[in-house]
Amino acid sequence: MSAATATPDLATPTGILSPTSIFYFLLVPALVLWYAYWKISRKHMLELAEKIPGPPTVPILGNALEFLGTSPDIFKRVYEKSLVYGSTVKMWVGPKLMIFLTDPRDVEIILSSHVHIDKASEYRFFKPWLGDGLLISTGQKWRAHRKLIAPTFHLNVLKSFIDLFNANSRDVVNKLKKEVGKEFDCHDYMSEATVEILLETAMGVSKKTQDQSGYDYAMAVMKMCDILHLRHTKFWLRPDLIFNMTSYAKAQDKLINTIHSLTRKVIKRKREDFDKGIRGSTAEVPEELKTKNYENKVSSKTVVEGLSYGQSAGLKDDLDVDDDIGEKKRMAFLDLMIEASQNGVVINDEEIKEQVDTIMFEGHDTTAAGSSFFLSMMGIHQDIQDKVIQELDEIFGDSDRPATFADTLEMKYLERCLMETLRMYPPVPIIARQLRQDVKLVSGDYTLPAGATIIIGTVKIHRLPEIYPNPDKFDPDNFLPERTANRHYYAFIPFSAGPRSCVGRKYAMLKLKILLSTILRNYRAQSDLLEKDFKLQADIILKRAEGFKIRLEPRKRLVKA
Ligand code: HEM
Repeated sequence: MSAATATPDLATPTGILSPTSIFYFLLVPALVLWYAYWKISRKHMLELAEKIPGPPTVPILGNALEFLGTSPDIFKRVYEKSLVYGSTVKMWVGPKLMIFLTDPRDVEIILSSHVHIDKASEYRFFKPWLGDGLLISTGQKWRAHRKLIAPTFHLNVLKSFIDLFNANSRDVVNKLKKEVGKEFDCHDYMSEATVEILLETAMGVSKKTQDQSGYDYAMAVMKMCDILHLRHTKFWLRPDLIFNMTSYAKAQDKLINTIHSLTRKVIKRKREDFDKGIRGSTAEVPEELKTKNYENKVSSKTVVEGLSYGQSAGLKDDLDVDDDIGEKKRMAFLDLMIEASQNGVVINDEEIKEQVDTIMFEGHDTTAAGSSFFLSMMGIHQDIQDKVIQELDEIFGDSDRPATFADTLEMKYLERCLMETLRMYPPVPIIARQLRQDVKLVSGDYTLPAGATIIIGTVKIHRLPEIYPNPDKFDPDNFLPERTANRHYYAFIPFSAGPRSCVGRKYAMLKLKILLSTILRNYRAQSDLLEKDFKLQADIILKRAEGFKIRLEPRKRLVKA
């Protein structure tokens, strides 16, 4: 019996099925089969998920309603929920299984692995902006590019940036003069400064040759993060089909245009320099800020101890190799990218742009947040700021000389304050991975199923009372050597850890030490708001929703403009 006789209504007058009829005729069984396959393929995941604790769900939506409201509300609600259910918590957003991990032993299993390196599907929202750059890519492409890029943030390269870190920090001090005595948002200044520092160091182009200000770029990035955050939390904005019909999509296109126009110009400028045989940064440093005039020799064999540039044994990564090979010539990031692209085999032009976009974003917004939280902490904890200032006075007296690398090694208390800031307010509050294989946890009798999205809650791990007694108190002594010695390595992971750790970790620490010490050599920070007034907002990067309001008072004579 033919299909046409069985269902005469589907047949044309000639008795032959029309293409539309065949489509609908096949669609229903295809959907039924797909649904059956989907159910069976998820059976294993559902069984394993069933055993993991989590808040009650509603049909179809799961826990999606928890993600309604403003960003600070969502942050507070999800954070509080996570306190109720222990160190392994599951949540369903529709059919999507998310598992939050906060036991450092479990976190180690995921982050130290060379297998679980795939980023969660949410990172795809970054694609129109960052393409397949280091933050998002995976597999062979990520491995090859990581191998290429990691050495460009080697300590020997970073030491060559010190004069530029100093010159740019001096510029910030001068710009801040107009804010003295007033309450203002220091994040604006930190964003602009961190963009300009990146341009002049890793990218090697003078900020003066850019017709677009670092501030415009930073503001575009901030608004872009707002849109990405909306897509993460508002589940109806996730499908491209729906998102593209909203006004957010148009706003996103405009912002990406602003962002990409800066990165395109930077690459063009660098290529022109490269063709002229110019290597290294073209940014200029005033003679009085050149550290060669002051450097109290730190030999290339000096053991770089402390938390800034080294890592505790259990966290060693590809950034920790060969730090003692002072003679080996290494190139800065964009110089190396351009050179490596000459034959187009290792990296092509489009890939360079993706990596430049990635480094520009990861390298500025994180440190802008970190430095703004640090200044807020100094403003609130005057007694702690006194100790930082005392240390700086012991190192520099009342000289205006630039900070040398050796000086940064002496800034031990400032370093502890910085670490404590990154503990309480980690700029990257969560890390998300997509599991391809089941993973057995050590903290309890749970197995994470393949296909689940794993969320590592740095912001919560850093406040576990069993690891940090009195976790909500800003206490730089948490980073005294005797306290860190017995702590699980994965209990402090502001820069993530393992093979996908932050490639700019040492860059960030060196830059922050020079930037923040220069500011505190000139100003004292004050804050009328206390930590209990902070409205934390985790839109990709952790921020204060109300802005980073502080006041500055001159400490001593200001440096000459
Ligand atoms: C305080 C400052 C910083 C913090 C707290 C921070 C934190 C992090 C974290 C947590 C990750 C892992 C993200 C994830 O897996 O989703 C990461 C990755 C990354 N960071 Fe940073 N970062 C900082 C500064 C920088 C700087 C200055 C640069 C570059 C100049 C940079 C470049 C990168 C890159 C390229 C990745 C991706 C690495 C990979 O997947 O192989 N970061 N960062």
